[in-house]
Amino acid sequence: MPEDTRTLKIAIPKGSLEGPTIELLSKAGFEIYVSSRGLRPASNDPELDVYLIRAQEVGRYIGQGFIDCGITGYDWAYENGVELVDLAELPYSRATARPTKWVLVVPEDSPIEKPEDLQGKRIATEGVGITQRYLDERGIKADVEFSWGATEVKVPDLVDAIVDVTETGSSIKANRLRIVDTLLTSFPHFYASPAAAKDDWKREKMEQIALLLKAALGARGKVGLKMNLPQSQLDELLKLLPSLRRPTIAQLAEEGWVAVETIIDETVVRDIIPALKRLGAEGIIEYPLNKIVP
Ligand SMILES: Nc1ncnc2c1ncn2[C@@H]1O[C@H](COP(=O)(O)OP(=O)(O)OP(=O)(O)O)[C@@H](O)[C@H]1O
Ligand SMILES: O=P(O)(O)OC[C@H]1O[C@H](OP(=O)(O)OP(=O)(O)O)[C@H](O)[C@@H]1O
Ligand SMILES: [Mg+2]
Repeated sequence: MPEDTRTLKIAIPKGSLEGPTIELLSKAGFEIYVSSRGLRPASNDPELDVYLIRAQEVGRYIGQGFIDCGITGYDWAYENGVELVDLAELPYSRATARPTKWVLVVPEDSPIEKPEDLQGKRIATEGVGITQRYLDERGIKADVEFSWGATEVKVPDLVDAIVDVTETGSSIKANRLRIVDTLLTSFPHFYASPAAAKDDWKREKMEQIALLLKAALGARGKVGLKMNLPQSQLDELLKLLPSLRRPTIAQLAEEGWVAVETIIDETVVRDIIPALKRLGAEGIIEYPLNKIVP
């Protein structure tokens, strides 16, 4: 009889990070199939038991050991204040590769210029813990109230300032707001519960996932480039190719020609391909990459 398959309970953040997280897992080799209302998605890995949980709550359930591991923002892990094992920082966001920032924000024409001006004022935020700790560290006494979202609309009529998340900055601009200070920057992390990290099978499985997630992020924005080139032009080519990654050079069966293969940033391809043509390169192939394992 086959042995029972062991499973790892893994949480994926429902909300802002859901789409980019599922895309990243797919690049890492784990397909997650989310149905319209289902919160227990299937996957192509029978060893995974997947839960869709709000980003704010992922840390709590991992910390309590009900879930073995999961992805959520550093911000919410910090807000929850629970003990988690940090397996990897994953530098992606909702719309960009920039970190999310928690910022203290006021209307453009507000008299509040520095954090100390908040003394005795009212602040609304989804991150009450993040805000309270920030004020405590500076000895500022202000009234911090929990906001369920759409926080930008509350200044200046309902509160004096807000602490909110910003990524691209477009919400701040659209609402004519001004940043006074940054409290925290945050990327998603892959976290484990201390109990799961002590289980050999789970630990190994989670480390495998962490490696593949990092490899998928490492390949982001990079492509492979391959071509044939007259050997006499090799020195010129090496000057042209970004020096970060050394190209592989192989002798072709045809005398006087070499094959060159390298990995470069996708953004430089459009400048480099015409230059390669001018050097006499032939059979130039550009191909996408799923993973780069350092
Ligand atoms: N532009 C963004 N807006 C909000 N959160 C973002 C953004 N980019 C990344 N995040 C990250 O997504 C995670 C979840 O964000 P948040 O707590 O705002 O919940 P949400 O999924 O956006 O749901 P809601 O619609 O209720 O706000 C956080 O860790 C946050 O840092
Ligand atoms: O800097 P930006 O790229 O504009 O992103 C910031 C916006 O995204 C978040 O809102 P969300 O969509 O999560 O809705 P919410 O306000 O209800 O939390 C956040 O609260 C800001 O409103
Ligand atoms: Mg949000």
